[in-house]
Amino acid sequence: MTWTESTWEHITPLYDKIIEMPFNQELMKGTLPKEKFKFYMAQDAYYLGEFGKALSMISSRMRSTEHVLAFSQFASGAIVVERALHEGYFKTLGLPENVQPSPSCLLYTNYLLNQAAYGNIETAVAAVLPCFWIYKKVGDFIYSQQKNIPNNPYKDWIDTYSGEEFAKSVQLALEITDELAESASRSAQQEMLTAFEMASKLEWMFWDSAYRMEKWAV
Ligand SMILES: Cc1ncc(CO)c(N)n1
Repeated sequence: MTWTESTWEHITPLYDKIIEMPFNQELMKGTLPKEKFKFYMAQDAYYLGEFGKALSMISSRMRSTEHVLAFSQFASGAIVVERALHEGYFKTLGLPENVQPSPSCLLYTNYLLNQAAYGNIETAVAAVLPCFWIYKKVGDFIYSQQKNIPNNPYKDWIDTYSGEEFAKSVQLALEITDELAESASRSAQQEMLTAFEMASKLEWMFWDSAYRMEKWAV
């Protein structure tokens, strides 16, 4: 079994919880209140900018030039998606130019930046993998449930994450992670799993915080 296969088995209960979250269930049905999606979008714009920086940093730390190239393309991809969403949803929803990150958003982006800067390289790669893989799984699942939901206002979001272009990036990220895991020690593989699990929990927290429109307590 590859590292990614055994890791997915490990986090399946958490993935099931993510699918059941009200944010994702209501986005799927098109009933998610606009202001919650708007909050999510603004936080996600901040997230994607920081995620792009983390991917760039990982790119610069890679040993093989193939991996340098892949991660710099992932970094550009994150910024391009941010721009595309900016053009679309930002205009229609009237989102602000400068976003103050929520506590959960800041926790998640800083976790990724910290791993990218100071973690072992294979651990840093495992930490960013849920951003690809969980979104792909959630995007595909929601897309598969769209038959009886015409004119879902969240169609562009669903199309982005269930689409072919994103699928290619996810596939490549999975292959690179398995390649790094293969030459890693047992304890390094365990550290990768811990980072993957942590980032997956932070994905859950990001959706939860968006649904609650999380504020700073002070
Ligand atoms: C919080 C979050 N995680 C992952 C993605 C997809 O890269 C996204 N847009 N937002």
